[in-house]
Amino acid sequence: MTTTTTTVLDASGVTMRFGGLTAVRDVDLTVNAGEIVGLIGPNGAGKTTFFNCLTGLYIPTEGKVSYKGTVLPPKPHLVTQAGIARTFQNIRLFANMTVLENVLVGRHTRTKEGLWSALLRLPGFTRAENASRERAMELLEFIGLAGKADHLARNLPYGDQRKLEIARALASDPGLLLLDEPTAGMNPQETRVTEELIFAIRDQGIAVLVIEHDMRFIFNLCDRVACLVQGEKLVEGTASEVQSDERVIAAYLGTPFEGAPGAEEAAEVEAAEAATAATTAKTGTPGTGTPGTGTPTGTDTRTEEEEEDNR
Ligand SMILES: Nc1ncnc2c1ncn2[C@@H]1O[C@H](COP(=O)(O)OP(=O)(O)OP(=O)(O)O)[C@@H](O)[C@H]1O
Repeated sequence: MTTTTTTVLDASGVTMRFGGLTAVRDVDLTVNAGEIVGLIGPNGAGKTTFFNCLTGLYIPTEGKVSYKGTVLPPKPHLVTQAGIARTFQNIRLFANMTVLENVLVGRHTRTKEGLWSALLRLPGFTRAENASRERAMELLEFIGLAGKADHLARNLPYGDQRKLEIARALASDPGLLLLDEPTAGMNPQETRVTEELIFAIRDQGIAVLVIEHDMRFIFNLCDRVACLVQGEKLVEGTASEVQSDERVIAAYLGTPFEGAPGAEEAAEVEAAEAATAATTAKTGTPGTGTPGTGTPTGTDTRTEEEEEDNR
């Protein structure tokens, strides 16, 4: 049996420069039908800038972005109309509108009725409005917010606001959904719910490209993962290939270069850990660390910044 792969998104040679800063450099990325693809990388790696290039918010300095074989016009509303929807890193809901109204806003690219039709409430407009409401309620049902359709968005708990953003994005009937840090600020339970939701979205035939810092979430979820570092695609592969790639580990944890502040101490800690491991192997009891290093065995030597990156 032969299986054919349909490429939904094809970004090739995408470069984005801001003055002297190259935020994204010559990045190629494809997303195929039925796939969930992850985009990871340390803070400032260029992930959001790349998303902005895909969705017409930025016009890439170089490169080309195609959706289902057609080059996309660099205008956000035309990209949405073509079939790509997105959410943002920071929640962007209409706080004083209801949950249902927020989803209806996301629906507008799929309604053709014009201003006069709306003002005069012509039959075509009423029909379109009813169909939109029906679709919006279906989406709220799917996302688990139907019972809160008339709540104001600002009164929703944080996890529900994130879900609502996704429902609003889905309202444009996309073929590809781009999610920018969908679990940021979520507790583990909310993160699991989001994971299930993304699987369900994929099962509805929508391809997904997701940026996230939570590695467990990404590696559980994605068929393929690409890692950006300083604007360049460093590695791309399956979850297990990427998570064991030394370059990715180094990009996240950082490798001290010779002579760097703290490099000497790090080497001493490494030696102490190796000595402890050797003692444990011989005697079966852990060692007590190397005297004179001032670093007890097992002390976490990561800086706060590195810990933040890991999260
Ligand atoms: N509009 C802009 N003008 C100038 N520089 C920008 C602009 N947008 C982003 N940058 C710079 O481009 C680089 C990449 O930023 P970007 O936000 O894309 O990274 P990121 O990988 O999404 O980071 P994070 O994980 O922290 O969200 C950073 O150095 C950032 O300061």
